[in-house]
Amino acid sequence: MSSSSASSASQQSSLSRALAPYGWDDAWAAAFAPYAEQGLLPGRVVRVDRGQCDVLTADGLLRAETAFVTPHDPMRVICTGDWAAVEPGGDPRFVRTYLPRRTAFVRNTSSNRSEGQILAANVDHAIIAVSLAAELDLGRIERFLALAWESGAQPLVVLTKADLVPDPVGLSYLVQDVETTAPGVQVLPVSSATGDGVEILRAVVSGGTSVLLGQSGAGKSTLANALLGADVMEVQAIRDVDGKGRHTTTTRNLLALPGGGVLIDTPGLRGVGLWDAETGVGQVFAEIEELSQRCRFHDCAHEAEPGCAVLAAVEDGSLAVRRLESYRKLLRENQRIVAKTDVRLRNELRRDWRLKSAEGRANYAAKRGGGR
Ligand SMILES: Nc1nc2c(ncn2[C@@H]2O[C@H](COP(=O)(O)OP(=O)(O)OP(=O)(O)O)[C@@H](O)[C@H]2O)c(=O)[nH]1
Ligand SMILES: [Zn+2]
Repeated sequence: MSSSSASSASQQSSLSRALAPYGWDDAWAAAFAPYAEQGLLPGRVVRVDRGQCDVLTADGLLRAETAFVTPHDPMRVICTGDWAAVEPGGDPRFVRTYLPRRTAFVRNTSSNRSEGQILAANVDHAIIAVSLAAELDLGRIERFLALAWESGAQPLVVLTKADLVPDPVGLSYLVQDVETTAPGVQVLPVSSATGDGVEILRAVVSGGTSVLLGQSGAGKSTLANALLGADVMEVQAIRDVDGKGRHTTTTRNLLALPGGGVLIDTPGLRGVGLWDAETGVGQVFAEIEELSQRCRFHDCAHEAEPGCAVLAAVEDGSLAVRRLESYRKLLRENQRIVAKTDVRLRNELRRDWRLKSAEGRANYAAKRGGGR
């Protein structure tokens, strides 16, 4: 009895040693206990393809079928970063289930959250890479922040290519601008070229799982390689496992960092820059955006403003009301997502709402012929 509990204790500790670099901790172990009793192996999902996934277990990398963990609800489909319970053997072997997620990155493919697409699970830090090579787009940073906060991860803004802003005063202003846009978020200038700031970032990400978000060209790959201490990203992608030139690439979307911590980099997250709802809305409703250039007020909401070119177009029949309504709906939806998380914008909206209701009261009073 004592020998079996001793052996299970030593099993536990060797399991922890093997999986700790991938984020395994006491809480995961506790959550996994009932599955361990069933003889299932814990492992972290490093990649998911159609019908199968690669799971990193104490026994190494295993390939397993995902039929049991791909329900109709796309939000509940197993994804990179999940802690899976894998069958110890079998051909094929199956993932039986995965542990409840602490956080989840989701792409909102529509207003309906259940239609979202799950991109990564159990992420602690969302690193938003913003290049200093171009002018700061605070609106874009806000949208990435919204996405990050919504996931449950702690966002962190990394201003990349800091070497391109050699003037320290200028740099501190840029940092301040972003800090004002991102309350509660650390803003860190970093240069992968000179290594400035990389150590600070390494320390931040050493305690948990991180993802890199940001526009194409923001410097994510370069930063990932700086953190990994090698061109692992490239190396991973081109490695030919069986040496037979069959291009059996084994890209892991989840990697342990040498300084501690885990980095998740999936193609889906890469493309999350497309989650640029406002720009997207603008593109989809290009004709309305064009009309709005001719509104009397540059911040015209096309609700009841005098000199509104959009309402005029509806009036003369050249713009369908339906089109305007759906444009409004999408803009509101986008605002709601951002406002949920962005204190500054939330306050602005609130102020706006107060003004509107004050206006409404004034109009009402005027109609009734009242003086106030
Ligand atoms: N000056 C300077 N250039 C950098 C730095 N980091 C990255 N770059 C350059 O910026 C360009 C884009 O870098 P990537 O790392 O490929 O950007 P990415 O965000 O991974 O881009 P995608 O893969 O398209 O998402 C490359 O030409 C890099 O050499 C930096 O610290 N300083
Ligand atoms: Zn207007």
